[in-house]
Amino acid sequence: MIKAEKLFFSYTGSPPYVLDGINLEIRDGEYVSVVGENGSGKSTLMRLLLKFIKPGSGSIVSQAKRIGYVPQKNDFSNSDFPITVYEALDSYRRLLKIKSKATIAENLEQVGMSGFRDALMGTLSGGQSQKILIARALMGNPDLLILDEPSTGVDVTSQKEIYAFLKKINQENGITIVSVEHNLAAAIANSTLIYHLTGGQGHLCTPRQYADEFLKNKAKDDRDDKNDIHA
Ligand SMILES: Nc1ncnc2c1ncn2[C@@H]1O[C@H](COP(=O)(O)OP(=O)(O)OP(=O)(O)O)[C@@H](O)[C@H]1O
Repeated sequence: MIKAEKLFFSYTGSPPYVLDGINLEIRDGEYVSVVGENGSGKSTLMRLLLKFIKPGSGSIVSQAKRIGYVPQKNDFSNSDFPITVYEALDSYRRLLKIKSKATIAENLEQVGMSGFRDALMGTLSGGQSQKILIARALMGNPDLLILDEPSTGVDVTSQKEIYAFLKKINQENGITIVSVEHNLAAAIANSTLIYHLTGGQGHLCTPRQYADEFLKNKAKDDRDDKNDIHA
């Protein structure tokens, strides 16, 4: 379970706050997509959950024993940094002090990337490297998986595979997922809950409620646009 209470955060330490007193409760086994406009604080909230940064005030408590993280940017995909898929995963295995090298093969197989063991990370497509990052995040057998925009730079086929995989590990292995999403269709189709951040505030709703709210706002925007044209 993750519980954030009256969470304030600003990068300068003073107002305006990126997160302006948010409350959030996520039960174990949920798949929560965090949505909101650019700059609304989605990645900041992930950094707080990961304890990379500390809140200005308020509390954030997580009972997760092991957290896996799939970052937005992939340093390995830089072709000037010649590292194979195996080396990338093996360095992480050593970092986590996992003894069995078999873990690497198991995790590659899980994401359907066994055939890419010796490929250079820099030669992989966006979808392929995202799958490797997911395999890496799963190496420590996490009970909480945090992802930052898993479909950015990923082709449509790989997106479908990645979301199907995330849904599977959430439903079958009970891994709690918190994922920053720009892909609203994917958020609605795959998550159990959606956390919508706007203006420093957030609210949790079901995918159905979020879709209704989105369509209502869109209809209003369309009406406003029409009125502007006729004015
Ligand atoms: N390291 C930083 N130092 C100072 N300001 C930052 C830093 N990181 C983010 N910000 C600012 O904090 C605000 C929230 O940024 P954040 O990256 O959390 O938003 P986001 O919702 O994830 O955006 P996007 O959808 O564009 O990725 C933005 O105004 C951003 O400019």
